[in-house]
Amino acid sequence: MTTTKGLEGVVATTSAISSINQDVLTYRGYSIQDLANESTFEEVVYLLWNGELPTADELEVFKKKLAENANVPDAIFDVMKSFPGTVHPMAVLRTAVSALGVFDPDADRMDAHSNMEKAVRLQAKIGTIIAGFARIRNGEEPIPPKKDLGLAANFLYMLKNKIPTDAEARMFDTALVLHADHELNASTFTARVCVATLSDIYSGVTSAIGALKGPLHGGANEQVMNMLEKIGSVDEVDYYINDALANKEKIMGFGHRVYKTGDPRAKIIKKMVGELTGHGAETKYYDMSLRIETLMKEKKGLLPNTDFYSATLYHTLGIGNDLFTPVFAISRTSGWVAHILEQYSDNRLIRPRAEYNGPGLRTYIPLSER
Ligand SMILES: CC(=O)SCCNC(=O)CCNC(=O)[C@H](O)C(C)(C)COP(=O)(O)OP(=O)(O)OC[C@H]1O[C@@H](n2cnc3c(N)ncnc32)[C@H](O)[C@@H]1OP(=O)(O)O
Ligand SMILES: O=C([O-])CC(=O)C(=O)O
Repeated sequence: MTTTKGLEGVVATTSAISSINQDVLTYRGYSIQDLANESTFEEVVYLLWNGELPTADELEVFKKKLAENANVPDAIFDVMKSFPGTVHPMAVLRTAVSALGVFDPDADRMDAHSNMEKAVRLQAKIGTIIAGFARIRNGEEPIPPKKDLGLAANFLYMLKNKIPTDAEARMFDTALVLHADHELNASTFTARVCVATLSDIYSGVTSAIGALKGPLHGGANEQVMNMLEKIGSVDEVDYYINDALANKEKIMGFGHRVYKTGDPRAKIIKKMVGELTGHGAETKYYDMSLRIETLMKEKKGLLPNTDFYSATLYHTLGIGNDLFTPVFAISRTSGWVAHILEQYSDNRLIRPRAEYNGPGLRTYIPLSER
């Protein structure tokens, strides 16, 4: 048996959902750049789940369905109210999505129609859950979603109790488009492994949220902002980065298992943040990010991944640091679900082997003799 640490380079499945080829990312064959420029998150979700872009009528019906399903049962908010206010929102989201499964009488119905209905319910509710918890922990009541707002604008509205400007909503929507799917990343693989046992969608997404939470994956965006705040100013960047690298620390938001010439999403988000700061937004974190990028390239040959500039983008949109990874989950739920549905459509249990490197066969010693 041969093993590859971290399964690097191992091709574990076929998939028709997204592809990374020579550092170009596509969803169902459409380039991420075109989708970011032209489409909306709802269009992308439809595309990922159905394989084709929607017609105008199909999109209208889909958006209406999402809007009708965006309310979260009070029972879920009641559970959240019992949590310590200090708990991480990703832990809350993981628990809330699991609880949604508990309250869904169709949770274990496995036919394609029921699965698609559950997918819509989940995607519609996930932003409401996160925004709701952000208010609950401040002692406020969750704000119900508005039927006439899309998923991106609704999230910002429910979070801040203020309808976002068109520019804010569009920028956030683009961030959701960019994070929707990413081939066989760790959380998506987790979701596929889970449902390949023929477990349900809620279990698949709950496990995926657990995997996204870690700082080597989706959790990096929050750590990037924490780092920028800790560094404090452009003048302190060189000292901080040199010191961290000398101590063999990882700089969050850099490096990628697959991209070698740069993450195309990072380039798009960097441009968005640059434009924002050019329009009067605080420039400090963007300037610090530019300097960190230069240093990381010089010292380690490492380039920013999608989490690096997303941090400044979300900060500029007024989203709290510990909500960055949950925001990633709003978007990635669409990809997880697409992969779960694809897994069901041609399933086989995922069960690799481990090369054993523990002790050889040993004689059992009774407890009384140890
Ligand atoms: C949405 C996403 O999930 S994007 C990724 C988000 N995660 C991060 O930003 C966390 C920081 N980055 C990392 O930890 C890694 O680059 C990963 C996890 C993204 C990719 O990991 P791998 O492909 O397994 O690379 P690995 O961790 O083995 O690193 C290879 C080498 O580069 C170094 N390296 C990789 N990333 C970094 C980094 N961000 N800062 C400093 N050094 C790094 C490692 O220390 C290692 O060096 P060594 O060979 O001298 O020991
Ligand atoms: O693909 C990966 O390993 C991580 C990543 O960038 C993502 O999930 O968006």
